[in-house]
Amino acid sequence: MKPIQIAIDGPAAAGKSTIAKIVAEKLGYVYIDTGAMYRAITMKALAKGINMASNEEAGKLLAETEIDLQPSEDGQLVFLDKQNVTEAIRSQNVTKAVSEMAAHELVRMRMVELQQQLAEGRGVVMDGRDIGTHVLPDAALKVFMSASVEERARRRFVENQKRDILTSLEELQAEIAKRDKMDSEREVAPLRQAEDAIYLDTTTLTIEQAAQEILKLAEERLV
Ligand SMILES: Nc1ncnc2c1ncn2[C@@H]1O[C@H](COP(=O)(O)OP(=O)(O)O)[C@@H](O)[C@H]1O
Ligand SMILES: Nc1ccn([C@@H]2O[C@H](COP(=O)(O)OP(=O)(O)O)[C@@H](O)[C@H]2O)c(=O)n1
Repeated sequence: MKPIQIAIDGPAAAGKSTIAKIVAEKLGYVYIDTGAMYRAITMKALAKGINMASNEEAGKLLAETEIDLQPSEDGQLVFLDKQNVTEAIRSQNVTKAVSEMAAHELVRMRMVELQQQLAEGRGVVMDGRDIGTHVLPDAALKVFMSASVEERARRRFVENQKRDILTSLEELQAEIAKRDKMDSEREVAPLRQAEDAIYLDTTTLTIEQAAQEILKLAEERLV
C-alpha cells in the first residue's frame, strides 16, 4: 500500500496532536507536530530578547537556530540547538508569545521548508494551522478539526493541571480565543479550512471516536 500524507489543521486544543499521534501509530507513519517548531523558535527569541520587528535580527536568529523533531514512544521529542525542549515549549510564556512569532513571514518560510523536508516521500500525519492549505497542499486526506471554545479550554485546563501549569479556566478560554483570532487574521498562511478538507467537530467525541473517524477516512484513501 502506498503511504499517504494526512494533514490535520484547526484551532488551539481541538485535539489535533492527540489524534494525529494515535493515527500515525496505527498506520506506522511519522507524526509531526508543527506547532512545536513555532513554539521552539519563540522560546529562543524570548530567551535572547530578539526584536522580531527587525527582519535582520529575525533572519539572523533563524540562520543560527537548529530545530529537530524526533519520533519517540510518546509521539515526538523537540530539540532546540540540540537541547531537549519538549516540555519547556509548553510554558505559558511561550504560549502567549507564539502567535505573534508565527505571523512573521521569514519564520513561516523557514518552518514550512523544514516541514516539507520532513514529510518528503513518506507516510506522515502532520498537524498545525496551514498544513492542508500551504505545507502539504496535495495531502490525500485533510481534516479540519474543531470543538467549542469552552470544551477546548476545559481540555487544556485539565492538561495543564497534569503538567502543574496553573491557569484559571477563564484565563485559558481568553488566551485560546485570542490566539485563534490572531492565527486566523494574520496575512501569511492564516488558519483556515482548506477547500478539500473534511470538517470534524470533536466537542462531543471521545479521543477514541475522533481517532476512529480519521482512521476510517484514511483507509478509504489507501490503495
Ligand atoms: N475528543 C477529546 N475528548 C476529550 N479530551 C480530548 C479530546 N481530544 C483531545 N483531548 C485532550 O485535550 C487536550 C488538548 O488536545 P491536543 O491534542 O493537545 O490539541 P491540539 O493539538 O489541537 O492543540 C489534551 O489534553 C488531550 O488529551
Ligand atoms: N502550522 C502551524 C502550527 C502552529 N502555528 C502557530 O503555533 C502556535 C502553537 O501551536 P500548537 O499547535 O502548539 O498550539 P496548541 O493548539 O497545542 O496550543 C499556534 O497558535 C500558531 O500561532 C502556526 O502558525 N502554524
